[in-house]
Amino acid sequence: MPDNLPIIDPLPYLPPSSLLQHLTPLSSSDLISSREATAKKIHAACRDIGFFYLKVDAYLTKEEMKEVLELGREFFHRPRDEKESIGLEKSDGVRGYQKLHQNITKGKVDHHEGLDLYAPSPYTKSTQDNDDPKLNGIGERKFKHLDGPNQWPSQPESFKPKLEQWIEKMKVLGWAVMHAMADGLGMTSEEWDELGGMVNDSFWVMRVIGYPPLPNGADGISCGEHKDYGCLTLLHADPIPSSLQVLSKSNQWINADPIEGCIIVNIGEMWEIWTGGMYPSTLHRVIHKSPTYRVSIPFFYEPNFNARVRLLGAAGRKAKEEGIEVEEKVEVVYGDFLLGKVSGNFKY
Ligand SMILES: O=C(O)CCC(=O)C(=O)O
Ligand SMILES: [Fe+2]
Repeated sequence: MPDNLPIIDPLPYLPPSSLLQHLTPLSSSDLISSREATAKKIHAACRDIGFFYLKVDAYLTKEEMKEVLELGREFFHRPRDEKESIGLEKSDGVRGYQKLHQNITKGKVDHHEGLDLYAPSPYTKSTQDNDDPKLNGIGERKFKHLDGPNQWPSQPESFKPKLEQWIEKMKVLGWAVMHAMADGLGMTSEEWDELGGMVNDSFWVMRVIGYPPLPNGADGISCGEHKDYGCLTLLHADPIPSSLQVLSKSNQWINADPIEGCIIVNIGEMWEIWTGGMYPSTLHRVIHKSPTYRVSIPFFYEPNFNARVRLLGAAGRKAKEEGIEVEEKVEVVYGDFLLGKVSGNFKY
């Protein structure tokens, strides 16, 4: 694995109307060749590393990128009671605020606080944000996992509208990256329709995470090593070096430091199944030692809740073409897989 992660420009896959500046539309042959270049680069990055930078400066302004992180920081600096009034256990056990040390990775507590927001309930789509919770007798919790309302902070006031805008933008970006990946695998348009049909109602998750510096003497991990569960993670984080680290194929932890005008993308376990392991879901972790408070906002662009994920024909063909051995893994329904994961994540 190279020491630096590639930078990929998704521009030819983004809807022209979503771009900051009106660009002269490309002729269809230029569009095809620029898509080919992006798709080729994305295939190599997914195959070799599983992590890359996505250049987003034609799509997101510097101000909006800064603003969402600042809103996160303001929220984490609100009084503790206010934050705890929207604790996870007040909803479905997964949506809401989690205090320091409430998150667990592989059985170990993490050193961060966070706010988790999900796509609307997959069971009762009508669930409104900040509904009056109705009791249904699941212990302390009011809803079964994933069936509750999101709990948005009331302060800062612009938190909800700005982060909702962010979610919409990340969904467009997620779709564009999926399309480029489909082309990178050499999919026919029917195959892309099928793959697109598995993510077009993405059961997305957005986490706003706050990392206080690690205290002296802590065993040194802010977020333990893990693979992400789903499809694509679109990570936006404070520009603090040496915090996010990625495990290379040669077993070295390398820094994935933020680059201005870019977000960091990594692939989750569903892509490992779709490609029989040709696209690895890479282990990563956070060790945040610098004295500032670090904020990160991973947006998880996930498959639809009911998507049945199994080896894609195009991935099998591509692997054969490149002499890569793939292993057909057991089919999973994304929502079931996710439920299995979230149940062990928190300590109430
Ligand atoms: O905060 C970060 O940089 C990464 C967080 C992360 O890996 C995750 O939430 O899955
Ligand atoms: Fe992660």
